[in-house]
Amino acid sequence: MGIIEKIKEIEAEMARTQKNKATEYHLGQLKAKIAKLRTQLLEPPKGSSGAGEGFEVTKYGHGRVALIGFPSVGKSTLLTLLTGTHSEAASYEFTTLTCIPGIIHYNGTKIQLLDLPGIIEGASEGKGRGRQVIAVSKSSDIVLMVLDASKSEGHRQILTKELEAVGLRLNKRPPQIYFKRKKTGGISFNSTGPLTHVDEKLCYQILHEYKIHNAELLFREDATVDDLIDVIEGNRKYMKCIYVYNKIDVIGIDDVDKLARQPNSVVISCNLKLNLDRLLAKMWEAMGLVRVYTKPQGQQPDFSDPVVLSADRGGCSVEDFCNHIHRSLVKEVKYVLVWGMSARHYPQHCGLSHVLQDEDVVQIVKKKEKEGEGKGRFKSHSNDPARISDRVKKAPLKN
Ligand SMILES: Nc1nc2c(ncn2[C@@H]2O[C@H](COP(=O)(O)OP(=O)(O)OP(=O)(O)O)[C@@H](O)[C@H]2O)c(=O)[nH]1
Ligand SMILES: [K+]
Ligand SMILES: [Mg+2]
Repeated sequence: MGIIEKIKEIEAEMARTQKNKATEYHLGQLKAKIAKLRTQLLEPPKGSSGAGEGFEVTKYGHGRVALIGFPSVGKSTLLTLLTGTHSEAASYEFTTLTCIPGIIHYNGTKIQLLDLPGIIEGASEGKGRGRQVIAVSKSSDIVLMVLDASKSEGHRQILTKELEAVGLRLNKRPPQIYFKRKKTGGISFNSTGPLTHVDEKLCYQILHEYKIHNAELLFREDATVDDLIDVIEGNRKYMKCIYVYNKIDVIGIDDVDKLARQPNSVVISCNLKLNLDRLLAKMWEAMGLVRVYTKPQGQQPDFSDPVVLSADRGGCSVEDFCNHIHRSLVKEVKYVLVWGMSARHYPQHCGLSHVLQDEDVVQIVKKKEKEGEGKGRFKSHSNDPARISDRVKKAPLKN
């Protein structure tokens, strides 16, 4: 029996099983069995890259956004509108057969937008080009789930299920469960508060299913079995997703209003070029990019060419900023001067651990430059980087 058949069989068994206290342990075990099979399903066949032919697109720019959706919802029309790169659009399904990249220029940054073939129910099990499409979406920073506003709301649930089946978690944060495998000592089970979804026995059974007999497990929130399985599997990808309802030109204003009020949603019309600005603004916000302008000593900052950082990819500290410019720069830095949202006063002296915010201006003061630059400008105690970072840590945060 193939993996997919095995999954189907267990799903059928779960559907047959009544949900109650007595079956809780058994259902938990079945969930873990499915999770293990799905992970097997994700392992690329030996000798392949996993992404699939025609889908390998080189990463470009400061971030990557994937367009995911059913066929003919308007993904290609949207790519063409936002990037100027032409992607064939037509009224028949599966017009797009490969991955087509375009670039959005926004707020001085470049964001790679990927048009993809439509996916359908069963995509996670390989229907259509589902596996390749999902592999590409996993490689992106956020997902735009494009939906046809005139079609069933069920499409959003179906797609979410397909993406969840391959380990993507949309608009969720990782469960607050500490889990560490050990060599010996059995299983230590703890929680910081009451647990209403799982108990010790259930967790033991799940761990047993994974043949884990020595581990430390600490629940820091009232998590579920699914959360525990996610933590044990350890291969989940937590991503922001914006639900983009296209074709609002063909539905009534009341329905538009309802869709627009849902969380993480934007309503647009490609045909009428309606609300595309709002979509871009939402996308920008979800990406959480941090632009940092470098200011050479005695000169104006270079506003045309920011260093672009991201908390999700690499971090936003002064150290990350330095590493972006040059790998060996960190060793030469004495401290930096910061202007902008992250600074309490202008300029603020900051150490490597200081976290920068969007549109901050940074001037690097190198160790060997200290004589010329610092002379007479700062009181002697302010010049000591250890003391500076100490004061930053202790200081109360101001708006
Ligand atoms: N009414 C209306 N039609 C639209 C809108 N945007 C796109 N369409 C039409 O929807 C059809 C499908 O558009 P595509 O861009 O090819 O859709 P797709 O999602 O890329 O489709 P596949 O590549 O086949 O998955 C085309 O006939 C478009 O003209 C819109 O805002 N309103
Ligand atoms: K189409
Ligand atoms: Mg298309």
